[in-house]
Amino acid sequence: MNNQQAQQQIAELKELLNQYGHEYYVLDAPSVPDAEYDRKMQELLKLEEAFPDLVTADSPSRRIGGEPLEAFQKVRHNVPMMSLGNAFNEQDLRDFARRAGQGTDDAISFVCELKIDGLAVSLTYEEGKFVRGATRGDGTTGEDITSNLRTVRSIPLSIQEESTIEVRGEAFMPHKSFLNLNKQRRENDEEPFANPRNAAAGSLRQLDPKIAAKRNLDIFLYGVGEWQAGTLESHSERLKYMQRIGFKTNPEWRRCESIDEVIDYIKYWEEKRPDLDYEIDGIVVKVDNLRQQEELGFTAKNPRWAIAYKFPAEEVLTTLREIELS
Ligand SMILES: NC(=O)c1c(N)nc(OC2CCCC2)nc1O[C@@H]1CCC[C@@H]1O
Repeated sequence: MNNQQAQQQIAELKELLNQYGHEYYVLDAPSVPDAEYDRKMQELLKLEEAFPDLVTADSPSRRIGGEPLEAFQKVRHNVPMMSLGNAFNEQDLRDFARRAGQGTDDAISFVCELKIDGLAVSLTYEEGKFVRGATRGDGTTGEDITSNLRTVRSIPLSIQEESTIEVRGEAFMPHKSFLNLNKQRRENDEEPFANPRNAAAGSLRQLDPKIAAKRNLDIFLYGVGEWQAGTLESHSERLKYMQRIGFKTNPEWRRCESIDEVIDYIKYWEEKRPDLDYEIDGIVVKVDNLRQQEELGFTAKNPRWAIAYKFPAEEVLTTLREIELS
């Protein structure tokens, strides 16, 4: 086979394997058995070995992780990654909604999202390719962990959006992966991780991406940073757009027309939280309309248009602990 034919074959295999990966890791709806995926991956690995100059950064074969880094580079967030103010009870939520409605006669709608308890990260795409991933850090300066984030199977290495965009989300470790990892660490006399959040943060701050690649990390995207794509009216539209171009968004987000609906949503998930196979520590409530968000702006460190309702202490963790020790 000559270079030209190899290039054609590699391009077809990349396309196919990225599609299979999207179905399995993002949509949770594989269209082929794992054996078919593995067979195609072996074909790609063999071709890339025979034609190394045809390997590209967005090849699905790169998911196993590249060479270890000496250190993490610093990354400056041109759009700061804010933190959230907290609400602990119904009155706090009603106060938040009242403040949000103060400056306008328009009705305020909200979007509620599960507050994923992981590591906040930013992903930048240029001309449809994943080019940089960073931790939140102090909100202005984070660490470049691109090589580790490339190994997170639910992070697309390429998307159907040509303009430069930056999306933000929470990388996390599902409960199953957390329990298995701690079982392995105990068997190897290593210190187990205290909780899935520490396990996710610890995995993504490894200098060797091959370690991160084995940690079965996942991600839900929930916001944007730099955004040169078309303007959208609302946060809910933006979540739908992000999903359409290939990002994994949490399926449980809901648009709520009133704070009463928000409170119902929170009560529902306070109850249903143990059924989730990942850790959440609350519910994030956001004003849906982007113009209203703009008008509300920020305090020194938090947006006035969003708040985190925190669940009471971690009874779920004790359950995890019980499972571990059982
Ligand atoms: N952890 C989450 O699931 C989550 C979310 N679903 N939505 C937001 O929106 C915020 C981000 C800045 C302004 C609104 N933040 C989240 O987590 C934040 C990131 C940094 C501190 C909190 O963990």
